Amino acid sequence: MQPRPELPSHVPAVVVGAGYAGLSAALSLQDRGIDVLLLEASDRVGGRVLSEQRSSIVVDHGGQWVGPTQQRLNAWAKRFDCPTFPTWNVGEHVDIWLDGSKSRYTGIGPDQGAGMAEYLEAIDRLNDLSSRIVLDDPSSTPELEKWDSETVYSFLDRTVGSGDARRRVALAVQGVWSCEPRDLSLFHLLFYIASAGSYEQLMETEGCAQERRFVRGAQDPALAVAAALGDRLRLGTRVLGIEHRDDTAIVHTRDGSVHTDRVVLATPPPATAKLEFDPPLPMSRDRWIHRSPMGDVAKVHAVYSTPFWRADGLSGQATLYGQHPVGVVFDNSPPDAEQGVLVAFVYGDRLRNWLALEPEDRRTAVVDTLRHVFGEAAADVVDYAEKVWPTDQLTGGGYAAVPAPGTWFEHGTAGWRTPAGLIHWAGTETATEWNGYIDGAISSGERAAEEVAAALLASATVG
Ligand SMILES: Cc1cc2nc3c(=O)[nH]c(=O)nc-3n(C[C@H](O)[C@H](O)[C@H](O)COP(=O)(O)OP(=O)(O)OC[C@H]3O[C@@H](n4cnc5c(N)ncnc54)[C@H](O)[C@@H]3O)c2cc1C
Repeated sequence: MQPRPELPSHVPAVVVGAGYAGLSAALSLQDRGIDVLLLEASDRVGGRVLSEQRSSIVVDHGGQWVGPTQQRLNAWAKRFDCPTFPTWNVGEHVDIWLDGSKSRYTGIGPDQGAGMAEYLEAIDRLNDLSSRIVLDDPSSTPELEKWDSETVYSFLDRTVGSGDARRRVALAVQGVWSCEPRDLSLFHLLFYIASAGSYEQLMETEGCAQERRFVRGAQDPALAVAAALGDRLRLGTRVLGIEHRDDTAIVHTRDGSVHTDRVVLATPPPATAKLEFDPPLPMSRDRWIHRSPMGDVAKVHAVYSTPFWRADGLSGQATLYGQHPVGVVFDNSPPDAEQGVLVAFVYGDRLRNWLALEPEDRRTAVVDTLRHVFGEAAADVVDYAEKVWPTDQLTGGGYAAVPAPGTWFEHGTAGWRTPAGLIHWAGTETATEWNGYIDGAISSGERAAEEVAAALLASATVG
């Protein structure tokens, strides 16, 4: 094994965490001519985005889609020449209802589906309320206390008469936030909708968040940025803690320490909570971090020799109500459709139940569900892969952190992303636009880099 090069004794800026946020912060600083060191605990970049080459196909175990309004990720795709292709969205989707009945539909949901009319009314209401969120400064939203004191569960119970319509919103909550409506503050849901532009932007494919995928996997732009950073990126370098004084910070790692003028922490809240800070973080930031658990999601890929469902006029997309382990399925086949790939999402309560099974039974449960939706051909799986994000030690889950009810109201003003002395905050959880998404991670890194550049300039001017 090659000995790892020693850490420099001093760099003007240190960024911690080489997910899309940390990569973005480091790249922005480098683009501004600021010497930066990016420290990443694992042996790869990308964090919650992980693309794996399996025989002839690439499997995206984490973040994968890019939508047309996600300007930063699209800009990276262009800058680093990372081709994308449209998500397969042709044919009819399948809706499996509570009683096991199956309907095929196009558009947002089955026209005659149970509770559809009230579901659409509820969505209008949520879109309407979300327009009142003050995006740049969410804590100044006039209804903050009221909305952050209520869970999405109690809001739906109070405002949506039809149980079937409530079930449809609940499935959307599980699909987009990877948690249950009882875990989610109404305020955070509305903030997230506002941050994406609309409920439809979060939910839909064409023109929306699920529109396109990366030909070489969604880690492609991250790998390109890593190459651009060269030796300014250190993999396998886990940060343990940060000493931060008035004019200098010391970042302690397993391989030694580095002095710096500014730190950008681009780690997810549960990973940040594991670091030791001396002095401790301000109370609001500390509480925000500790009250922001990650969502619970697993992504399961079933690979077939062909996308057989297309011959039956099906898109490969399905939504499942009731006791199935899987909530949503998409066609994740490669652009040339040389093989067929279905990706199944397991989240919230479903994930907890499914994880209690032995690995072989977990696979059987998913494949049986796919057979129920797409027919017997779904049993002929040629490859199978699952990634359970809550057991990932360095990210702690996904898609993103979900601040508990009351957290925005009690700690949002100072705790969301206000720098703590020399420490600046990045990570998708600190983004104004596309919070929770890759695009939000990139913009958060750009904002943190801007803060650092301004601070370094100010201290140089004073000095
Ligand atoms: C299953 C799943 C599906 C998703 N689907 C989509 C999608 O289709 N489209 C989309 O836009 N988004 C999607 N997301 C969300 C998206 O992946 C995330 O929002 C984004 O990748 C977060 O980036 P980040 O840089 O903020 O954090 P992360 O990617 O979590 O990066 C944090 C980094 O910090 C490192 N780290 C942690 N602790 C330390 C330490 N002590 N020292 C050094 N390094 C440390 C970690 O190893 C990691 O590399 C999905 C996420 C998941 C999990």
